[in-house]
Amino acid sequence: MAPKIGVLALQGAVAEHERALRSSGAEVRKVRRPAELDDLDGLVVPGGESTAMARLAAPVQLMPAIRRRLDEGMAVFGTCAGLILAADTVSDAEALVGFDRIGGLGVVVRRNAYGSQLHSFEDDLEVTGLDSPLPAVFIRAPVIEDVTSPRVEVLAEAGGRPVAVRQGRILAASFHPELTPDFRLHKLFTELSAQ
Ligand SMILES: NC(=O)CC[C@H](N)C(=O)O
Repeated sequence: MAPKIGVLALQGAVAEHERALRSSGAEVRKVRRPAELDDLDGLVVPGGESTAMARLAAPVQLMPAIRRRLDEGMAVFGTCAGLILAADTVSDAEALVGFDRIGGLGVVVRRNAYGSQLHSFEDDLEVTGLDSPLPAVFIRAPVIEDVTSPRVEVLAEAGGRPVAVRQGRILAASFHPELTPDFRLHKLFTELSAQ
């Protein structure tokens, strides 16, 4: 049976993820409230603006609900802003203070840390588990400054920094895998969700 995968649809790149997941064989739905998480095998937390998503999620307590479902075995794929929401620690968290995030991924991230000249850039990444380089688009991407859990596996690096990681049922990338026509990371996540 096709795994059921949600896309957090508060803000950000939602339709592109839906398309990538559908073409990977998943049954896909948008998620805006906790009850919509109930029977999901996986959830994509898209790129966009982490502060806006955390604020929009607060009135219905969606972030703690996602964390509960993660603890129950739902897989989570955080991309860019979604990585910021999944990280255990955000080193420049001022704009997020007072707002729940998901957490659970043992990394330290810094928002917008690739610097103004490198606001947005593209790279071809060697990714563990993929047999040829993956094109990756970085847009005001967070930097993974540190890995704090031995359970975190670094799947890809750019410029000597991790840019794709996995810890158990959490997959995360600092780039936007939905913006290139190569959907192999979505396929990997669809397979992880089905396990
Ligand atoms: N493309 C993105 O998701 C950018 C992330 C954004 N800079 C943030 O802090 O949330």
